[in-house]
Amino acid sequence: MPADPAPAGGPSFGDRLGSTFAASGHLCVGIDPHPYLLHSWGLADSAEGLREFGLRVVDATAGRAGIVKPQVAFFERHGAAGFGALERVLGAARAAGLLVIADVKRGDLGTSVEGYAEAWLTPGSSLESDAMTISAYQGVGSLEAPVRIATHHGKGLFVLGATSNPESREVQTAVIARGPNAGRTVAAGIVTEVNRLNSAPIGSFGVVIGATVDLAEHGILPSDLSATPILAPGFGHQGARLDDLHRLFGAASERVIVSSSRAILDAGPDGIAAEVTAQASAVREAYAA
Ligand SMILES: O=c1ccn([C@@H]2O[C@H](COP(=O)(O)O)[C@@H](O)[C@H]2O)c(=O)[nH]1
Repeated sequence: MPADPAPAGGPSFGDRLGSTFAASGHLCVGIDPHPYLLHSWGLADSAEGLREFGLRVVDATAGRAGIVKPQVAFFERHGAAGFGALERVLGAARAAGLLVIADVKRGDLGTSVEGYAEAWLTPGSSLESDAMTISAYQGVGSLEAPVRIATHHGKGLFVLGATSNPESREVQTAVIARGPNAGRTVAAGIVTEVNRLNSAPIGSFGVVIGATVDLAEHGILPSDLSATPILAPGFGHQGARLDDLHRLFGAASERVIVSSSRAILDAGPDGIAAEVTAQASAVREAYAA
């Protein structure tokens, strides 16, 4: 599955991500409007509440960090009205110059997953984002259309590799029986195939590897991640610590997106801007160490 590294008339997602790292650091603020957070922020659990919550997180992030990751599930709870709220949040985030990763975790066979990629990655779509999370459970080859669409539009994908939730281990450390990655774990097989799509220093096709994950336990080698951006949720609420960044990811730390949601959002509407500033600076210190 070759990936054309040169999108029509603009920088690739990998280039834009590299520029964001340089200008604004590696922190990604999750936009996860859990019902308990809407309540504690004094907002209704409604489409209006979601919109207000998302717009406030965008305001608090702009100028303090460079990346946001809306969790689509919480918007989807409210059906079409929730998607309307999400559209407003996505538009505001992109207008504010933030890189937007839609955490939507889609996946299907080729022709169907193509529709998902068109929805989230086509310029002018109401759901347009800079990148989306996607699942390769139907094979990395099933992602050919999303790879083509992302490349064409200068967008990115983050393929689930080794996720942060402990119950994923059984499936993701299972050993592949056949094909070029026979004998490797499912996670390592996915990660190595995604890495093949990328070229140094940083490609447009990322993987999701939780910051709670032991790469060795998953059989993932440093060479499997030589040019791949890594979306790493699990910092903060799920227990991963910034102090462990380099131990966890080694040389690949340079391409890690440090993602945190509840640990920032718990600061509430009056405290979130200060919390984003504090977290962004803690992430910068971790990189300087
Ligand atoms: O492996 C994964 C993949 C995605 N997530 C998502 O990231 C955030 C984490 O939220 P926290 O509040 O910082 O724990 C959430 O949207 C998850 O669905 C993940 O945690 N792990």
